[in-house]
Amino acid sequence: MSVIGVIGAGVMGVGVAQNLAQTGHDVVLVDKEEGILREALATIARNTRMSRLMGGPALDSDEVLSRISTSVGVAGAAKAAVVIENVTENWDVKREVYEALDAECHPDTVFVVNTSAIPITKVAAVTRRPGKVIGVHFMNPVPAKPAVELIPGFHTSPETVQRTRDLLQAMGKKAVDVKDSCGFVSNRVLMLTVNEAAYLVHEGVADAASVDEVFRSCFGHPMGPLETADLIGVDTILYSVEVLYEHYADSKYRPCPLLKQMTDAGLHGRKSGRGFYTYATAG
Ligand SMILES: NC(=O)c1ccc[n+]([C@@H]2O[C@H](COP(=O)([O-])OP(=O)(O)OC[C@H]3O[C@@H](n4cnc5c(N)ncnc54)[C@H](O)[C@@H]3O)[C@@H](O)[C@H]2O)c1
Repeated sequence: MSVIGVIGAGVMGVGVAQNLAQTGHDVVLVDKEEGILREALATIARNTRMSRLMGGPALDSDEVLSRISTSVGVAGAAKAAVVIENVTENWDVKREVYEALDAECHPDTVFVVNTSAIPITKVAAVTRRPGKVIGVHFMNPVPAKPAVELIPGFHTSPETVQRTRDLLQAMGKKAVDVKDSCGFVSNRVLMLTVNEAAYLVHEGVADAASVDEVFRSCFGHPMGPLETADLIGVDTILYSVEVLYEHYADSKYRPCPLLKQMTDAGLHGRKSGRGFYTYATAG
């Protein structure tokens, strides 16, 4: 089986790489710095060792890690048959990565876009292979979540859809078919909720714990919106709301200033050790 390129070794790239490796795929994990890749492998080692304890399958950590190689720079993914991209939710960052991938990879390589909100057709347009670009909105944490949104772009070919379905099935994921629209289904709704929950804290209506308590105790949700923000990444929430705001030019997506301040201050949630809540260790 040929190697799968996973670009971006943050919250999502780590989960996608682990999920692929634990389902028997060889992976090359790519980021822009050696230190990030080292930390990513350490996270995967920790998560695979803890898998059983956290309600997942029993995993052989060494075996999973043996299927993952790493590379600084996208040239490391040049031989991949499929690339799953998970870089920062910022159009300039994504555009640069796709232009580089398009130049490095074989014309038959499929590009899977993992984005919270950016339209797939917009990504495909910066490549010379729009038929081979498709969106898969993975959920976090990737190995634990059974389903994804599958989003063909305007030009995505039926063959690309089928190859992606086959890969998702091999990863143990159910695909929910969704049309290409900024934010898709999940984040048209979720980002509004999280942004409005941040406004409640910003305006002093309730503190974060009380906002989340309403959702957990009154609605029976397993997590409140601000716990969810910390899990996703407060910076990623802000960037996603900004993408929605810019795309729809609709004031209902106006980003909460508190999200901006927290992002500037490095309060990015679990991954930085502090967000709406404080965590003993990052990760
Ligand atoms: N966090 C979530 O819950 C979640 C869920 C679904 C989808 N997404 C989407 O997945 C993508 C990644 O999100 P994340 O939460 O993992 O973000 P993150 O900030 O945790 O990680 C992004 C990674 O991309 C890397 N990166 C940036 N520029 C790069 C480049 N030029 N080359 C290689 N690597 C580069 C960064 O160094 C970082 O490690 C985003 O588009 C996000 O919207 C996130």
